[in-house]
Amino acid sequence: MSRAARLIAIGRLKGGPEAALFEQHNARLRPPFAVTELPEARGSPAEIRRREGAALLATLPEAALVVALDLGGEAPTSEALAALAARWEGTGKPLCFLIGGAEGLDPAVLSRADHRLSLGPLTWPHFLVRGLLAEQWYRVQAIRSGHPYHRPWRP
Ligand SMILES: C[S@@+](CC[C@H](N)C(=O)[O-])C[C@H]1O[C@@H](n2cnc3c(N)ncnc32)[C@H](O)[C@@H]1O
Repeated sequence: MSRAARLIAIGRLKGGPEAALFEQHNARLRPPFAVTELPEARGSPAEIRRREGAALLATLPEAALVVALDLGGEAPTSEALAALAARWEGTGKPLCFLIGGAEGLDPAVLSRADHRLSLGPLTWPHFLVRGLLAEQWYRVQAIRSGHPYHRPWRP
């Protein structure tokens, strides 16, 4: 994986265990995620989603391959995610992961997404999702390079 994937997320992660979890895994990525944080919006839940959604879409580079982290998306195995990663990389487009805020992602963002990625049916706090995604992306890199970090054995 040559070019850094971008992680564009709502909210400023100022420290604490969620930041430490993300940093621990992001530092192991080759290359690490290039992170862009966008401020949380104000208003009604629908206004928040719309404003944050507009900001997320405005931050995307041209021709981005957009992967929205979304509970309603596809929940692949780690091996299947590694295969998707190879496919995404093969497009040559800048890969951008989007993580919503407490109110979730606006429908406009989900419509723009090339892929909706679920980390399972449980709802996770958005700051924790950053660390979960960074760990999973490291696992994907380990699978693709044959590194023993990933132990695929299952009963
Ligand atoms: C607290 S959740 C938002 C909950 C909102 N009710 C929804 O359904 O999207 C904040 C963000 O974290 C991410 N997220 C939370 N749980 C997730 C999961 N299981 N899979 C993928 N992304 C998740 C999504 O990007 C979501 O927009």
